[in-house]
Order: sequence, then C-alpha cells, then structure tokens
Amino acid sequence: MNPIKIIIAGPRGRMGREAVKLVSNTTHFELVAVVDHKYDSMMLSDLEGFQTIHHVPIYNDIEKCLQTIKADVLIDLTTPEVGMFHARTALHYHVRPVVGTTGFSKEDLAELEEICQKKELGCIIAPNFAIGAVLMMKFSQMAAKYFPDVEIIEMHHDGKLDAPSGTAVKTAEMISESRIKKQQGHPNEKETMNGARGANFDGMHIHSVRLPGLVAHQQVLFGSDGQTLTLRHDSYNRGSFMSGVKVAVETVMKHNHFVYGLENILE
Ligand SMILES: NC(=O)C1=CN([C@@H]2O[C@H](COP(=O)(O)OP(=O)(O)OC[C@H]3O[C@@H](n4cnc5c(N)ncnc54)[C@H](O)[C@@H]3O)[C@@H](O)[C@H]2O)C=CC1
Ligand SMILES: O=C(O)C1=N[C@H](C(=O)O)C[C@H](O)C1
Repeated sequence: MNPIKIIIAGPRGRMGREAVKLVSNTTHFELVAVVDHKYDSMMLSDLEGFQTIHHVPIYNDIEKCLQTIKADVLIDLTTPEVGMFHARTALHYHVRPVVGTTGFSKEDLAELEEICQKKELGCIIAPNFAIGAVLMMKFSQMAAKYFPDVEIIEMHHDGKLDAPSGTAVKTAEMISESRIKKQQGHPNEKETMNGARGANFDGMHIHSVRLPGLVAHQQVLFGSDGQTLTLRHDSYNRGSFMSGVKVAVETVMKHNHFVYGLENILE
C-alpha cells in the first residue's frame, strides 16, 4: 500500500512539531512538504530541531506547494485566518484537509462543507484531537439532558490566540443539542464589571482562563438542586492530541464529505 502523502502547515508551532514527529514516525505516512511563512525554498532539515527529517521542502505559498508537490492530505495547525485559506486552497487542489486550527466561524465551516459537497472530497475539522476531550464533550452532552444548568471553564496556556477555545465552543454546541433551552443565572443579573459572566452561548456561559504553565484543560460544571457534577479533561502535553491526528488522517482518505468534530469519526 502506498503511504499517505502529507503536507503540514505550521511545522514550527507547538502542535506542528508534534505532527512532524507523528508523520515521520508512522510507516504508512509520508511527509512530502511543509508550509511555513518563513524559510521559503529551504529544506526542513536545515532548521533547528528537524535535522533528521530529510527531503522535505519548505514553501511559503500554499498554492505553489500544491501545484508542485503531489499530496493526499494537508494537516493545518496554524491560525484561524491562515487555516481557513489553507483548507479552502487544499480542497481546490483536490487535497483533503485535516484541520486542528481553531477559531473558525460558522460561516467558515459552512463554506468548507459546501466545497466538500461540490468536490466530493473529505475534510475533517477537529477542535480537539484528544480522545479524552472528545469523551468529555460526549459525556457533557449526555449530562445536559438531566442537568440543563451548566457553565464551561476552559483553561489554556497564555500563547493561545482564540477565546473561547474551539473545544469550549464545540462542547457548548453539543450540549445545546440535548439540553432544554434555558437562559441561566438570575433573570435580572447585572455585570458590574464587563465580562464577569463570561461569553454567552445559547444561554450558557463560557469562561476562558489563560496562564503560563497550563496546556489545555476544561471543566464542564453542571448544577441542580443540592448537587453538582463536574466533568474535567486535562491535556498535559501536545502528544495527547496525536492519536487523534493519526485517526483523522487515516479516516479522511476514506471519506468524501465534510466532518466537524472527531466524535463523528471515532468508532
Ligand atoms: N485540534 C486540536 O486538538 C488542537 C488545536 N490547536 C490549535 O492549533 C493551532 C496551532 O496551535 P499551536 O501549535 O499551539 O500554535 P503555535 O503558535 O505554536 O503555532 C502556529 C504556527 O503557525 C505558523 N504560521 C503562522 N502563519 C502561517 C502561514 N501563513 N503559513 C504557515 N504557517 C504559519 C506559525 O509560524 C507557528 O509556527 C491553534 O489554532 C490552536 O488552537 C492546538 C492544540 C490542539
Ligand atoms: O490552543 C491550544 O492549545 C488548544 N486549542 C484547541 C482549542 O481551542 O480547543 C484544542 C486544545 O484545547 C488545545
């Protein structure tokens, strides 16, 4: 069987570095190029930390990369604006995107879904690749049927650009599907300081914490008469996301449609 040919966008990032390791160490994957906004025309092995990764050219321009290099899958781990441009461009060149980048809008997701339908191509957008985080989201969705009062607290490292996190948004979306519609807290509550109650998604509140020392953590707190239920997931390193990246790459090759959320492909 031919290996799956993969381009990684954002290889020097916290996630990108782990993804380079994963792809290089997986026998049925082949890293054929990387997309970075620096070091055009150099080889990945020229960069510090990548000396053992041979024959992988660096491109600044994704179009040029996709025109030159034959690839099956693009793994994007960059920033929301760049990630959306990359995913759209990859589909245009018949390359299947696996996107971990968060911060996409509803409109972005709808646009990608439409392109996938037209092109009959697979694309996976996964706000969180960690299996434990996906389970936390699913358990939250189950619990919300019985506990409609819920608040989400997501906690991340202070290098994170988007808030709330993609995971928190996805959790709230999944909860919304199972809980009765509800505006939480006192109907007359007032913030005496802006933002005190966090973001409001469909009546439930999301609080974003950013601190050095953290990686990626989330608590989903449910409250009811005389009891609370807390579901919590912690990622202590970026290795925690890699088994999900691997499954997503393998699965996207078998799909001809758009998928938003790893829970939709886990067996
Ligand atoms: N789905 C998941 O499980 C996870 C998703 N993430 C998301 O992945 C994204 C990346 O996260 P980190 O690696 O922590 O961020 P990071 O800031 O460490 O890495 C982002 C990388 O993108 C690169 N970049 C920026 N513009 C670019 C361009 N035009 N072309 C190519 N590369 C470009 C930067 O040079 C940087 O190396 C974020 O959106 C984050 O929320 C992070 C962890 C897990
Ligand atoms: O930026 C991060 O680090 C993470 N981003 C994703 C998100 O926004 O949910 C996934 C994970 O939480 C780590």
